[in-house]
Amino acid sequence: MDAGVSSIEAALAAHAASERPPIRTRFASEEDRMATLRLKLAGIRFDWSRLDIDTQALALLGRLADARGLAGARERLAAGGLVNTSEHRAATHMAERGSGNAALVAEAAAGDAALVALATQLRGGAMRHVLHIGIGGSALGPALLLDALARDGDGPAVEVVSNIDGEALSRAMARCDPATTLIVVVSKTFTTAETLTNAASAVAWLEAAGVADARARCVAVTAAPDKARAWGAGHVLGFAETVGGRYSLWSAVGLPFVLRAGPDAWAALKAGAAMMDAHFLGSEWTANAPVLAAMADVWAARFCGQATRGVFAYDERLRLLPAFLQQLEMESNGKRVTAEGVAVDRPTAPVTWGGTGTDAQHAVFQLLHQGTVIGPVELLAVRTPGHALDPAHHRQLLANCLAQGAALLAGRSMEEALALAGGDAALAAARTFPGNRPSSTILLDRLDPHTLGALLAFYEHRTFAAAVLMGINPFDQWGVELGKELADRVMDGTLGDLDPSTAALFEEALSEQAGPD
Ligand SMILES: O=P(O)(O)OC[C@H]1O[C@](O)(CO)[C@@H](O)[C@@H]1O
Repeated sequence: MDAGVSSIEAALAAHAASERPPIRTRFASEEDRMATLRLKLAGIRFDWSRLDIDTQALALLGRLADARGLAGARERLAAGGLVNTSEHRAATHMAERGSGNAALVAEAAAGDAALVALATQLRGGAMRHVLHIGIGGSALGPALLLDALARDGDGPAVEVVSNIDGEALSRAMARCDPATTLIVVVSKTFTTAETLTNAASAVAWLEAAGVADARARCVAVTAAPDKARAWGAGHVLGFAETVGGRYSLWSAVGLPFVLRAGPDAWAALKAGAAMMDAHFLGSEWTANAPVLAAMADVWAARFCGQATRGVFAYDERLRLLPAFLQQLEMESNGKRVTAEGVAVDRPTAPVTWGGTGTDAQHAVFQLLHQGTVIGPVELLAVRTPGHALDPAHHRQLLANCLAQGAALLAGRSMEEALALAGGDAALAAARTFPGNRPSSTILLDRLDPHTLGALLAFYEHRTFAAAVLMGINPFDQWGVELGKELADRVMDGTLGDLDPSTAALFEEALSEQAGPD
């Protein structure tokens, strides 16, 4: 490792281990804290001031960004240079929304024109339902877009099916009429077992309902068009091999969203993302939202040893965001070797988890306030509601969002708890809150395609910047391979020297003799 990097990392580790004043007191002791740790852009307010980060850590992280070559990495990403070293390729999701390398942008725009033309034609046709079949990045992004922005769309209703469990497809098919259902098979590789199995069953369902040449009714979205054609898809929309699965919602993978919400919403989504791209590419570290967030993430996980990151959306429309972020962050940065293949000597990505507020307050927030696992909590809210019910709903929702961050920070002292507990020391101990627990807040002016596009691009760049700060490659995912290989072996019963537990479970669950006792 570069000597500069290791000495900066050592300084960060020493600072993290030092006695640091409580977060709350830093509002007074750090004159510029509010100005430094709050930003507003693209209709989004970011507030990192309640995080356990200070000016000294930020200065060191800025030096780390320089020593790790973040500026060059950022340029390489935008230019379509080599950023995915283990797979020897670029990562061109930014081109899909018109940012970066002009030749790549032109190529992506041609693909987008084909997508919009097909979507426009289909929106005017007879199909009333869409079965979107895909998994991982071929499902999570589109599902989030549809749920957040297009529940009342004027196009066909979309069911997103990902799980190999036939229960998922059966339930979705039960909500569709085969006579008016379009199947969209989304798979970058067009080899994913879950997707191909689900697609075959969906085709069989159309055939059973009397649809002649059912595959001709299917649209395939893929970076492997030859495979999709060989499968028999009636329409094939392609996208570049260099668009990673979890970064692919901007490509033709977004088709079902365009079908449901229309081309204008799609264009606005991309414009919002492009605005965030320009901000990421053009801003100094100290005013760069994705970079500041990445610095805070790396500080918490890598130097303060905080192994979790909670994300709570105080908006029902964003309920699928934590699942989307789990893939984006953990599949990208859950790595144990550097981009050069050397074992890392400090933690990489924390466990991303989360849910919706206020539900989560009544389920998991106990641990956040009084448990022994401490990690940053990100609270998201939208200033304007998406419903027309009594404004009291939204006021309570926002108040809860703000109050949780305040409670995590303030805590409740033993003295206060003793007074509340009438002097009962044991009860007072149970009612004491240590406080000083870190949280950040992201407040959207409104939830529309433009703002969500900017927010999702923010998360992508944040993940990328964190990877660069840690010296890892965020664009591969070799960790998913072994399980897939072994699943094939277990399917075939060729267990070989697998462990005795697997062998016993195979006999009980999958062998010919297996069945209810
Ligand atoms: O789009 P595909 O090729 O079917 O892959 C689906 C998902 O599977 C993964 O490769 C992991 O198994 C993800 O990275 C990807 O988003």
